[in-house]
Amino acid sequence: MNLPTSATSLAGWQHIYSGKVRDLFVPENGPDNILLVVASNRVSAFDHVLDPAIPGKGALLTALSNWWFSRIDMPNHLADPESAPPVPMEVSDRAMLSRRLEMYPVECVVRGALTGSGFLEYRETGSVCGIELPAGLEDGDLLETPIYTPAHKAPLGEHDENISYEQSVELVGPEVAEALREASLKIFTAARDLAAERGVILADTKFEFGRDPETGELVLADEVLTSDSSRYWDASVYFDASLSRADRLASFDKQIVRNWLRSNWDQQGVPPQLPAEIVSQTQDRYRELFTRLTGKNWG
Ligand SMILES: Nc1ncnc(-c2cnn(Cc3cccc(F)c3)c2)c1Cl
Repeated sequence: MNLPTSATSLAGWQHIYSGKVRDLFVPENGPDNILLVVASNRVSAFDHVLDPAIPGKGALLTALSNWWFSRIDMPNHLADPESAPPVPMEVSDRAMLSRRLEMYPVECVVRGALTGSGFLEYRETGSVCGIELPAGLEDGDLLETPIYTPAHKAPLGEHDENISYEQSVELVGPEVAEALREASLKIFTAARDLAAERGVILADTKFEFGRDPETGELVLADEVLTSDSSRYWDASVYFDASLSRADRLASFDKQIVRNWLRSNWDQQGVPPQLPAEIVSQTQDRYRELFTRLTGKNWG
């Protein structure tokens, strides 16, 4: 993926990896146990990175991750700024200074609602990742209890592959597999309940964990409970029976972009540029989600 040079050059840091909307850097001159996760302002929808970027998105998602990290009672990968080179000003509000972990190759997905790849698998097999579900569920239905549906990380740009819990045991061993499931379900349930108090449905999320080589402990890593790693719905929209199913399952942050693309793009080739009004409305949605969840005003 050719990123604009500005996205991958940072004084004192070496770019090592690009995701669709985030980049990873390591200190140019050590220490080698530090990693910088920089969230871009890019938005991905329909498996395309859209143009233009949404100003402030990276900062809002980084602030949301940091807020959740502060409320989750579990070791996390955030590093002490004293232990690392300074974070360059141009990315400081959208960069996460992290301790480098030995990442587990399991995408720890928890679902409180059945949708996306989980619903597709359910429609084919009546189960998700080997977990049998009641018959007759529709896309977007809330589940009695959240389910842990791990996935195996796919190459960049591909969709992760859903795996069974037993397959996760083969990947990381029984003790770690059990610890990943327990931690994922516990964090999800607490986050879902907090979001619900704010009128927001946390439909599902994807956690990533690693092992801290210095302490051996299980550490919550990467971004956490952002609207890129999770599906958030507005509860008042979700429970509005007058709306179509598609409108009820509108993604809190990306639906404005998706609706505009559906009316202005035939989904062939590269999507058209987003108009300024769509960019502005999307900025508002990111701010609104942050404020609704954290109770803090943005800026
Ligand atoms: N603390 C850590 N230690 C070691 N590795 C990672 C790590 C590796 N990959 N990812 C996800 C990712 C993919 C693409 C771009 C990104 F910025 C981030 C996170 C972390 Cl967070």
